[in-house]
Formats: sequence, C-alpha cells, structure tokens
Amino acid sequence: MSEPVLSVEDFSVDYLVDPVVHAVKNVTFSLARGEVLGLAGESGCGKSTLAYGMVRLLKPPAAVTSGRVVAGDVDWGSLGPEELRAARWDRISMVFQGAMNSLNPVITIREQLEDVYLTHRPRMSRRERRDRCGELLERVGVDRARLRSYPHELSGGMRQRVMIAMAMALEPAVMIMDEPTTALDVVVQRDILREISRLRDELGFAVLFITHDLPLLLEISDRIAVMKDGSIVELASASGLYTDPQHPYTQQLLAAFPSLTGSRGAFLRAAS
Ligand SMILES: Nc1ncnc2c1ncn2[C@@H]1O[C@H](COP(=O)(O)OP(=O)(O)OP(=O)(O)O)[C@@H](O)[C@H]1O
Repeated sequence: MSEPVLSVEDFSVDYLVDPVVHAVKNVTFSLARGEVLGLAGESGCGKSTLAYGMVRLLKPPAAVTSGRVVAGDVDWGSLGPEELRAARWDRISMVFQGAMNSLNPVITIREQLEDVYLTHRPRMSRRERRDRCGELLERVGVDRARLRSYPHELSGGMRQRVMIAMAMALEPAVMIMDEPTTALDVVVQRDILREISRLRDELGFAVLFITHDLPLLLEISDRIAVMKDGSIVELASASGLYTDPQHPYTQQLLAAFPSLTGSRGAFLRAAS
C-alpha cells in the first residue's frame, strides 16, 4: 500500500465521568490516498467519539488517553489551537450529521463559501474566490445561481450538499463523514453518496465514512472497519467482510440485514 494519508495509532478516548466511560479503546487503522474506509457499528459503540477525537474537537469530560493521529507528516496531537484550526478543513475536513443546520441563516451561501477561502487562503484574489465558489457548488450538483440564496431558501438535501462543497473547498486529503446523509430521505441520500463516490474518483481524496447502515457501507466502501464497545473488532475489504466475515459480531451485524442475504454481492462496490 502506498504511504497512508492518515494513520490512527493506538487511539483511546475516555469520558471522565463516574464511572469512567472507555468510549474508544486502542483503535488503529490507516487510510490510503483515494480510499473510502467505512466505519460500522451500532449506536453508542464510539464512532462519533472517534471521529471528533481524531480532529481534536472533543470537549471535557472527554480526554484522549493514548495514541496519535498522523495526517501527511503532521501529528495532530502536537498542534496548538491555532494550528489545529488551520489544519482542519485544509488537511482533514468533516461533514457531520445535521451539518446543514450549522449554516449561518443570515448570510448567503456565497458569503459562507467565500469565508473558507478568506480565512484559509487570504491571498486568493476576489475573482478567483468567486469562480471557485461557483465551481464548488456545481461539483456537488447545485446550480451556481444558488450562491445568492440564504440557507432557508434551500432544501435539506441542498444544504447538506453545500456543507459537502465546503468540506471540499480546500481540497483536503481526507474527509471524515459521520452519518452525513442520515437526516435526508433515501433518494437524496443515494444521489449525494453517488456524488461523493464520483468526486472521490475525480479528486482522489480519502474518506472515512461512518454509519450504522452496513448495507450502505458495503456499497460505497473499499474497506470496512467494524466497531464494538469502543474497539475495532474486524477490518477487511468490503467484499471480504461480506463473503467471509470473521468476527461473530460482524456475522451478527450482517445477519441483521435480511436484504443482504438476497443476491450475493449485489451491494458490493467491487461487484458493480
Ligand atoms: N459527554 C459524555 N459523557 C459521558 N459519556 C459519553 C458522553 N458522550 C458519549 N458518551 C458515551 O460514549 C460512548 C460512545 O458514544 P458515541 O456517541 O461516540 O457512539 P456512536 O457509536 O457514535 O453512537 P451514535 O451512532 O448513537 O452517535 C457511549 O457509551 C456514550 O454513552
């Protein structure tokens, strides 16, 4: 495998409450350039804690108790608050569940997208910034005329696409997506996921895609990590995990989706 764009080594997070919750336990994995790694597991297994922990967005009582996260040549644990702010979006960007609700209601889509460039690329000319914002929107399937809109004038699906555009604005090597389409209806979800797959092929960023929806992960991932009680119990190629699950918990998860037992492999990305 080529040099990973992201590696997570022996990473652990506790919630320092009484009694202490060991939410993420000694997690290790890496992401190759252009890879989609799915992270599956049921509610409460620690997926979101891992995602927020990786980009150091956790607040007390959460505490990272072991390990490190290295993106490119940067150890995230060694960055100060300012450096972290700069590295987020630029090297690793995030789209979280309900992210569409974090758009500022009183400023236009154009201003929100331009803001990313104003903050992170202050030397970019006004003209280039404007062009880029239009291109970004079109990339995620939203007409550039929408730059003039306010968030409430867009549907939930469109707003989530705007968030994905924003996450791609600085062309980060890694995007972390935590249930990015869960709040949307199934057709919109599929459209957006197809778009993410296409953009990944086109731009070559790697994606850590988190969801409890295993059939969805089988469809879009190259490899899948299965998480249970804070630990990764199995990590395999999507096809390997589907055809030859090793861990009893993975077998149980697969069995919980009767639709998967139909035409074998129909869900697999590799098979499409
Ligand atoms: N602020 C907190 N204080 C104490 N425990 C917490 C806190 N936040 C989360 N936890 C616990 O940490 C564990 C992991 O939670 P986390 O939200 O990361 O799981 P998840 O797999 O992302 O679940 P979901 O899919 O429901 O978001 C759970 O046992 C949860 O109860």
